Amino acid sequence: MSSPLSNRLEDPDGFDDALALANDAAVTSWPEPTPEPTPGPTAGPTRGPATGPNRDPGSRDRATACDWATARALARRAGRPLDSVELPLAEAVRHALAEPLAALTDLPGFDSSAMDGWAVAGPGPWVLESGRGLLAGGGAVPPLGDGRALAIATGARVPPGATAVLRSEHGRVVDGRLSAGRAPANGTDIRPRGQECRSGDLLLPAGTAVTPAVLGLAAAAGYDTLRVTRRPRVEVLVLGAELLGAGVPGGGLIRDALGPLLTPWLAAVGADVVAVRRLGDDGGRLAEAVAGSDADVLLTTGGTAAGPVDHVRPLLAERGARLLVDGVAVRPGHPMLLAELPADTPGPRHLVGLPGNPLAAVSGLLLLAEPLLRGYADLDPDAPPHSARVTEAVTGHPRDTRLVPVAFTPKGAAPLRYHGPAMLRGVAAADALAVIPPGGAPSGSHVVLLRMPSP
Ligand SMILES: Nc1nc2c(c(=O)[nH]1)N[C@H]1C(S)=C(S)[C@@H](COP(=O)(O)OP(=O)(O)OC[C@H]3O[C@@H](n4cnc5c(N)ncnc54)[C@H](O)[C@@H]3O)O[C@H]1N2
Ligand code: MOO
Repeated sequence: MSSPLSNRLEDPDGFDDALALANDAAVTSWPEPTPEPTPGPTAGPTRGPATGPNRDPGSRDRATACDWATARALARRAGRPLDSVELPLAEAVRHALAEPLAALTDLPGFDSSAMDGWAVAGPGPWVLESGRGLLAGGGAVPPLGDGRALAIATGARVPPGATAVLRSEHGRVVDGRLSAGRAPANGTDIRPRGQECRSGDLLLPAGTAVTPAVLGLAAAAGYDTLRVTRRPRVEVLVLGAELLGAGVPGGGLIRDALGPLLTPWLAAVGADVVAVRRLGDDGGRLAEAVAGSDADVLLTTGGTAAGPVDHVRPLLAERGARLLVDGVAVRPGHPMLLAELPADTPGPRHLVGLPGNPLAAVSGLLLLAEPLLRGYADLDPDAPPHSARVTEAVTGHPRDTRLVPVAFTPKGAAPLRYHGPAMLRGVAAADALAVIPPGGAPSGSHVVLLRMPSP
C-alpha cells in the first residue's frame, strides 16, 4: 500500500487525504524570509488594454504574462497608502498607524511595587506599620520612616522613603516586627516611574500594524483613539450564471464558493468588503456595477478568460483601463489580471480580476489582491515569502510556476492532494501555497511559500 501522501501530485482528482494530514500537522520552523524581487524597468506594465474576446487565451497569456514575483511587486507598488482616520481603539486593530505612537504619560506613571509583600525603609528588621497596607489604585501615600515597613500589593504606589519591597515569601512577622533572611538591596522589586518610557517617548513608528498588543500598549500609554491609515473599501463582483447563493447544488448549477471565501480573506489582508454582488453573466450589469461603484478597489471573480461570456477584459478595454498585470505565468491562475482604471472618472482605482476556478482565484488573491490591498492599507506584505523543504518531489509545469497547496509538518511542507484548479479540498487544509519552479522541485528542496492569511 502506498503512503497516504504518495501520488498526490500525479493524481489530482484521486482520493483525498488532505484533511487527515492537516489534522496531524504541526507548524514547522521557518528559515529567513526570502526578499521579494523588485521588478526592473522592463518588468513594469507594458501593454494597454486587452484586445477583445476572441483570441486564444493560452497564447495571449504567454505573450503578456509576468512571473509570480513581478506580479506581487507590481500589485504592491500600485497600492498607495490611503488617507488617515481617527478610530476608537477597538476599531483600530488591523490598521496601520498613520502617525508615530508617542507616550502620553510616563510608564509606569509612579514608583510601584513589583510584588506583594512589604515596602521597607532601610536595612531590617523593621517595625511593621499597622493597618491594611497599600493597594493598587490607592491614592497618595504618606512617607515611610527609616526602619519601618508597610504591607504593599503588586501595582501599589511605593511610599516616599521606601528603599525596597520585600516579597511576602521572604519575610517573617513576629510581634509586630518584620525580619528577612537577607535584607533586600536598594530598589529591589520597585518599578521606578518612567522605567518603560517617559511621556513623549516614541513607542512605535508610523506604519506599524495595529495588533491586539499594540492596542494594549496604546491604552497603557493613555490613548482612547488612534490615527490610522484607512483600509481600502473593496467591492466583490462574482460573475457566472451557474452560481447559486445557497442550498445544495444540482441540475448543472454549482454553489458560489468564492463569495463566502473572499469576505473574511480580504478582511484578513487589510480590506473592508463593502459588498459582494453576484451578477450572473450579464455584461451590462457588470458594466453598470463597475461604473457605479464607490469602492477603492473592485475585485471580480470569473470571466477573465476568453469564453463567450467572459466580459472582464472587454469591459476594461472599453473603459480605457490599463492592464498592470495581464496574466501571470503560474498554474493555476494564469488568466488573473490587475487593471488600473482611468483616473479621470470617479470610483475605484484598481480592478483585480480573479479567475473563476476556485484554486486559481486563491492564487490571484495571494499574488495580486493581497499585496495591492496591503499597499493601500500601508501594511507590510502580510505573508513575506518564506521557504521550507518539500517533504516529497513535486512535479512542475514545463514552463510555468506551479502553486501547490501544502501543509506545515515537522518534516517540512507536505504537498496536499486535490490541488486541481477547480478544487478547494487541498487549499482548505493548506497553510500555504508552495511555489514550484518550472520543471519541479525535488524531495527535500527548498521552495518559497505564500502563506494563507491568518483568520
Ligand atoms: N480555451 C481556453 N479556455 C480556458 C483557459 C485557456 O487557457 N484556454 N484557461 C482556463 C483556466 S486555467 C481558467 S482558471 C479559466 C478562467 O476562466 P474565467 O476566469 O473566465 O472563469 P469562468 O469561466 O467564469 O469559470 C471557470 C470555472 O470556475 C467556476 N467558477 C466560476 N466562479 C465560481 C465561483 N464563484 N465559485 C465556484 N466556482 C466558480 C466556473 O463554473 C467554471 O467551471 O478558464 C479556463 N478556460
Ligand atoms: O490556470 Mo487556471 O487559472 O488553471 O485554473
